[in-house]
Amino acid sequence: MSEPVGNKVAVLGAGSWGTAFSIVLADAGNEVSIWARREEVAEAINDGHENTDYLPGIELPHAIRSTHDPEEALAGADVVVLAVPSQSLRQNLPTFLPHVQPDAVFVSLMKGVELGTLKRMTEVIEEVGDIRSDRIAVVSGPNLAREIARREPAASVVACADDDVATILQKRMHSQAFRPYTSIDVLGCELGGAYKNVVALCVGMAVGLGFGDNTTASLITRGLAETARLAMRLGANPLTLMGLAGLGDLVATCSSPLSRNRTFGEKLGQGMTVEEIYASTRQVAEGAKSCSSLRALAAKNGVECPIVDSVDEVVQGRMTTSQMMESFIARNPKPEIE
Ligand SMILES: NC(=O)c1ccc[n+]([C@@H]2O[C@H](COP(=O)([O-])OP(=O)(O)OC[C@H]3O[C@@H](n4cnc5c(N)ncnc54)[C@H](O)[C@@H]3O)[C@@H](O)[C@H]2O)c1
Ligand SMILES: O=P(O)(O)OC[C@H](O)CO
Repeated sequence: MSEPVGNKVAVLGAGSWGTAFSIVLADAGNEVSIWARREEVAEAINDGHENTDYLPGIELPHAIRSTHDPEEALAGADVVVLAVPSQSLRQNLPTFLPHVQPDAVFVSLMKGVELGTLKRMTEVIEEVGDIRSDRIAVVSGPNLAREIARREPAASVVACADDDVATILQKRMHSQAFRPYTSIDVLGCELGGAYKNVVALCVGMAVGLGFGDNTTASLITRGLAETARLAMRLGANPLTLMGLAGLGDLVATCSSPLSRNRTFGEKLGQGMTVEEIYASTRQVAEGAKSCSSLRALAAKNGVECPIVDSVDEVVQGRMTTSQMMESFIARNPKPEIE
């Protein structure tokens, strides 16, 4: 990526994070065009400067415009930010790709692993778009959308195989409240982001069952060990997992009532079924799908992942949340560090 000639960013997906991240981009001096799947969301953003469905009560900067037309959103944009649910990325890309500028750089905000293919989101973009990996970045960190939209200070990681591209993107998204660090460990950042959602589901289940801080801290810590085990087997830098896209995001998501994944788990712990929870919200809890893909990825690579295995069993309705907690304690004793 050469130094940008324009300053337009297209954000594809007008959910909570696509909209909150648009505020960061606008504050950092970019002109932002958000593609919204539903026309009424685009109209609310243009007419009232508010995403009434996903970020009610937050006034959006006037540098943010929205459209239902992908061609209009992408026209003139040298940075293309993808913020749709992970499992819908593959089906959405063919609608977007014909309108992307030839030299544009892609940024994935998504935190999931595709069911079936077991691919990370940057891998799906690379494959479907036939795009070189050094033009695809990921942004991941402890970034709960509503807090970012309120401009509460937070840090994150922008990772790309090409360090120069990561540095250019870092400048494009560094605002008064948002501090991005660069990295070349795309794999570590993406796995950290996808895995913490499953751990947050598990922590939520424990909270829903009425357990306290010893339980949640134990799950967070063993969840991090599990994440690092799989990520390192696949080639990630272990220090990435100790950083913002690993531990940082894990702590934020597992601790916050704003987290959709933790809330989903909490409802399971309180006795709701998966179907009842899906019917009660429009927002995505990525971990409820990625528990299956991460489980398969771990099995394929011979990595032991009891938390992901058990969360998947609960989500599939083959184990209760109480049985899951009992099974963790009953596992064969072993050293903490192997
Ligand atoms: N919300 C956060 O705090 C946050 C922070 C960091 C990363 N993320 C990640 O960002 C991604 C997007 O999450 P979000 O929080 O914006 O989700 P969301 O549930 O708030 O919004 C999802 C958006 O995608 C649209 N959508 C739903 N199904 C679709 C489909 N089949 N095709 C196209 N669009 C569809 C919805 O209309 C909505 O605009 C997820 O991978 C999530 O893990 C979210
Ligand atoms: O609301 P969640 O659980 O999707 O988590 C949001 C972000 O990923 C936190 O960094």
